[in-house]
This record gives sequence, structure tokens and C-alpha cells, in this order.
Amino acid sequence: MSIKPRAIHFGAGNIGRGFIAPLLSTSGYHVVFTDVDKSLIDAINQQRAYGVHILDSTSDDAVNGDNGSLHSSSSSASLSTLSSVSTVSTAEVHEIKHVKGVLSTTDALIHEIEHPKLKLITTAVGLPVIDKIAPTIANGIKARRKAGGGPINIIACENAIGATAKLAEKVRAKLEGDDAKWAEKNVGFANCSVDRIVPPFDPSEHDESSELDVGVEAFYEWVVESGPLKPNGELEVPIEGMRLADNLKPYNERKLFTLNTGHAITAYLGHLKGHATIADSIADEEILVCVRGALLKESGVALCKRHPEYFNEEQHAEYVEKIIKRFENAAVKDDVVRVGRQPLRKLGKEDRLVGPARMCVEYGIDVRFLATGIAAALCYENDEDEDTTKIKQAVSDKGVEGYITELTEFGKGGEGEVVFERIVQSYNELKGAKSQKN
Ligand SMILES: NC(=O)C1=CN([C@@H]2O[C@H](COP(=O)(O)OP(=O)(O)OC[C@H]3O[C@@H](n4cnc5c(N)ncnc54)[C@H](O)[C@@H]3O)[C@@H](O)[C@H]2O)C=CC1
Ligand SMILES: O=P(O)(O)OC[C@H]1O[C@](O)(CO)[C@@H](O)[C@@H]1O
Repeated sequence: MSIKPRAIHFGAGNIGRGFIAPLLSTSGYHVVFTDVDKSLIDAINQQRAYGVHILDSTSDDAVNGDNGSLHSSSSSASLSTLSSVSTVSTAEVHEIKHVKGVLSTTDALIHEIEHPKLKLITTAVGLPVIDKIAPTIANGIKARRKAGGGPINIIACENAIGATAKLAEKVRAKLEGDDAKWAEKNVGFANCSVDRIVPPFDPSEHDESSELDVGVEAFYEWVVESGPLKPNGELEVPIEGMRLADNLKPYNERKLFTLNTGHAITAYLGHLKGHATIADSIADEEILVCVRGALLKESGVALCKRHPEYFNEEQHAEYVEKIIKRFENAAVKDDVVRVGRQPLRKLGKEDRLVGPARMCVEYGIDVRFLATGIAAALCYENDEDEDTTKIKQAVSDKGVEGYITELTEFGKGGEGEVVFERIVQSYNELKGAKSQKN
């Protein structure tokens, strides 16, 4: 039996293989991937290893995020511990070894959750899938209690505020009596903020790479709330490159309302203008002006007002410029269609477009560029994305004004009236420009 601590990661996709597993593996964990995709699990068990290709060339400070006053679980650790250099190049490949795969629909997964060496469960499956994996995790927790296992921590690495809390709610709903009591004492559910751009990777474009290989940007930031971690607000086996925060909210909001906000606006405007990738879109001056305006003059100002003890405008401007540089990284071939996927989720009230617009209204900040971003998301059309059909239908059923009010709670005569008018105006302009183009 391996004496290494173990971690189970749900979702052996881009972020799982390209970000979470490499940090776990570098920190000494034996990584067990679990996924519904049998061919992926079979490939993992045949190859047991894969490469992580670093797709840009950056300086040290871009490798790991600047977390200001955060408590860090490790000082300056990074993936570069896998290779001897700290300045990366396009040719740099880190090998992740000794990984294992377990199909998520089998009892083998329950046995993995029982395993005495298991310390951690992480997920990166997509927010809507959280509901589907919760019953399996609950069954695993029951089995672990019966087997006399020790405490574990669970961290959902999804792009949303409070993703682990959502998972916890679903898992707890499946536990009763002694199982529920045991879980309360022994299972830590910690929210996190997870930031690394990992688009799909085409191994045929890279020498000697396998179907399991992934391509990632050098930058990464993983911030986890410390309070809920068992047993004492820390991980028994620390993860190099993960940072712990007493108060996650400011960092969570900063990431979602900056990186993801800017990314989404770039994707939707880029798609409307016929650009294929994020790098192509951000090279378009008109889009750049809108993205910079949204992040610097709107969401950024609101974030600094909401969290003055954490962020100031000067430091935030640097954060924004670093993000724009990340979008400009042409080595990361990131399709606007990937970044714009599921626009309805992205138009959620707490999500990356409407969330910061509402925050701006709360602090009396003028909203122009975010309004354009919201309008661009409403104009996004892609036959392969069912959200876009739903949006089209809702606009036709409720009228664009009614639908904007439903999504944003801004409307005529209310607090967000000016923003509402701007979204409507932008929507009409973008639609007009689109029909002229066609
Ligand atoms: N790719 C990226 O750059 C980033 C992604 N994220 C978040 O990470 C999550 C995953 O994103 P990606 O890795 O890009 O997606 P992906 O599609 O590459 O990977 C998701 C994996 O989850 C698996 N899966 C689906 N249903 C499952 C189930 N019921 N049980 C077990 N596995 C299941 C899929 O088969 C797939 O392998 C999303 O929430 C995303 O927002 C967060 C930061 C960066
Ligand atoms: O994964 P989601 O939430 O669909 O959104 C795509 C976004 O996630 C990321 O993949 C990583 O944060 C970004 O590249 C992008 O903003």
C-alpha cells in the first residue's frame, strides 16, 4: 500500500489535469482522478503519467498570483519545483507521474473515499455537475465512517462564488443521524477561488505529446478559505502553491469580477466581431477599450470600495494589466466559444457580468462598459450552446426589456434605471451592427 497521502480529484478535464492535479502531485499527494468518461479513465490507467505544457514565457511574478495580505500555506512554491528553472518558455513540459483513474459510476470510487490515506477531495466538473456528484460523495462519507476513516477536506474548484458551499449543502442533504454527525466533525468543506487559463489542448500540434497532455498558461492562483478545513483550519499535508485565506470573499470577488468579467466581455464582443480566439479579440482596439473600461473604471472601482482593507486602485490597475497580458498570450489558443460557453450561467445575478454591474450600482458607480458586455452576452449566438437558444426564446417571449429586468433586476423607475437603459441601447446597437454585417 502506498504510504503517500491521497487525493481524489473529480473531473479529469482541463483544469483537473492542468492545474489541480499538478499542484497536488508536486506536494506529495498520490492523485486519483475520477470521471464519467470511461475512455479518459482508461487512458489515465494505461499511461499513468502525462505532460503539462507551459504555453507562455513570463517572469517569476506572473507564475503565482499576488495575494496581498493573504496568509500563505507556502512561501514561494510553484510548479517550477518540477523543473529547475523559474522562468518558463513555450517548450517547458512538466511531467505528472503515478496518477490513477477510477470511473465515477463504480463502487471502486467509494472504496477510494474509504481509503485510510485519503486526505482531500477536489472537484473541477463544472458548476451544474456539482448536484450529480454530491450523492456519490455522501455515499463515500458513509462508507468512510463505517470503515473508521479519519478527517478529509473537500474543495470544489469551480468558477463560482461559494461552489463548495453548494456542494456541501447537497452532500449534507443526503446524510442523516450518525453519518451527519460524523461528517460535521470530520469533513471540511472549504470554498476557493481558482485561476488558471487551461483551454483544450491539441497534442498533434506538439512534439511527443499524448492525448492526456494539457497546455496551460504559466500563471496560476488558488486561494482556499482556511476556517472550515479539518482538523484545525489547515491541511494536514500542505499544498505548494495553494494559499489559505481567513476571508476568501474579497479574493473570490476580485477574480470572478475581473478575470472572468474581462474574459467574458472579450469573448462575446470578439464573437460578434468574427474573431476566433481571445488573443485575436483583445488585439481589437475597440474590444480592449471596453474590457479595460469595465475592469478599471467599473468593477475595479467597486471592488476597491467594497474591500478597501484589501485592495486599492493603484494595485488593482496592475492586477488588471496583468490579466490583459494573459488574454494577449497567443500561445494559449483559447476559443471565444469556450470562454463564452453557457452564457445564461454567466448572466447569473452573482456571476461575472451582472454581479459587478449590481455592485457598481450599489456604490453609485457609472456603468457603461459592463452594460455593453451584458448586451453582447445577450446577443451571443451559437447553435451548439443550448443557453443561446434559451436566451433567444426568452427575448422573444418577454421582450428584451422585460428579460433584461428579469436577469438584472434593473428596470424603469428603479435604482438601476440608467444601467438598464444602457444595456437596452447597447443591445439594439449590437443587434443592428450584426444584421448589417449579415
Ligand atoms: N479550464 C479552465 O481554464 C478553468 C476552469 N475552471 C472551472 O473548472 C471546471 C471544469 O472546467 P474544465 O476543466 O475546463 O472542463 P472540462 O470539460 O475540461 O473537464 C470537466 C471534466 O468533468 C468530467 N465530468 C462531467 N460530469 C462528471 C461527473 N458526473 N462525475 C465526474 N466527472 C464528470 C468531464 O467528463 C470532464 O472530463 C468548471 O467549473 C470551470 O469553470 C476554473 C478555472 C479555470
Ligand atoms: O469555465 P467557465 O466558467 O465557463 O468560464 C470560462 C472561464 O473560466 C476560465 O477557464 C478560467 O478562469 C477562464 O478562462 C474563463 O473566464
